[in-house]
Amino acid sequence: MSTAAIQTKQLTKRFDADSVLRGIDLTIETGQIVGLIGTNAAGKTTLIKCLLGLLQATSGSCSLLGEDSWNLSGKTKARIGYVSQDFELLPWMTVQSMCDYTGAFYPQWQPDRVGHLLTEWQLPRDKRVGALSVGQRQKLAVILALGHQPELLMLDEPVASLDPFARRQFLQSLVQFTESEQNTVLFSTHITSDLERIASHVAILRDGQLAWYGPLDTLKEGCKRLRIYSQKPLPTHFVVPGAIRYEINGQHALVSVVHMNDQLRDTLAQQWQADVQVEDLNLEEIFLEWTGRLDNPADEVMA
Ligand SMILES: Nc1ncnc2c1ncn2[C@@H]1O[C@H](COP(=O)(O)OP(=O)(O)OP(=O)(O)O)[C@@H](O)[C@H]1O
Repeated sequence: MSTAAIQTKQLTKRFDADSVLRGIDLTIETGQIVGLIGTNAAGKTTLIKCLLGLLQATSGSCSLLGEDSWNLSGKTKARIGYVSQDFELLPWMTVQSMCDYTGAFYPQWQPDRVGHLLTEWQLPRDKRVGALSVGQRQKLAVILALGHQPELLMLDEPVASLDPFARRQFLQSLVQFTESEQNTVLFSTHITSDLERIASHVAILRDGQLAWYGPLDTLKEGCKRLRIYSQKPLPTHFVVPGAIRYEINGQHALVSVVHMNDQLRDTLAQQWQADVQVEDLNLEEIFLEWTGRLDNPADEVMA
């Protein structure tokens, strides 16, 4: 039987009158690597903080590893690793003493693994944390989150300051982390190429709602852009099932859809006496289609 590592039901979070999360239903099974994407202020950090019990949901529920997020026990917290966007480290400590200090809180701390990562990621052990570069501090925060062998890693834009080489190393460490099928990762990022490299699943947040959640492969196989060349003028608005963006201009239209299939292409070709060309999209393009201008509002679409 599969177990949900993360679950939300109708999760809603408001800050005063501002509805940031609006009824999110999300179930992430153990063993998945989930990339969370969305435009700035879409609610990614708020979602992660509600999941960790750092913010209280306004309504609905959320749980991690089977426990209610707002009442996580110490035992469950010890099974979670977290790197926040504004992680705080102790600047006067050296890298090594920061690791030792953090490790003292966890009986299952792995000094050898931490030491190995410090070497691999070229972090100078004797340097004071306050003297590290932003990218070096980010690396250290990730190592500290991995050191106690968590089962669930929650990372809020963990690679924002890493150079391409360090990002590769970091992604590799996430892949190694999930070699054990008991481990799960949720990470938010704006770097869709990273996500494409390692994520098993993608969650797209748009305006505080879950616009998509499902396997990355399903998203890429189903999400296509249709280029429609009609023999007659097209109406300024028409509805295509599963469309996420329309651009209609005279006899020509671009329509991006989530669940492409031959039947849809044939129907459109017949309906508009049109030549319909199907274009593949990479994840960045899918993201832009999804979060870009909508001439026609699309329904939420789930895998
Ligand atoms: N403590 C707070 N009080 C009031 N509003 C808040 C608070 N925290 C977040 N918000 C608002 O919630 C919205 C979502 O913010 P959040 O940080 O979750 O977005 P995000 O998707 O992580 O954005 P980014 O990609 O820019 O990091 C924003 O409009 C933000 O101003």
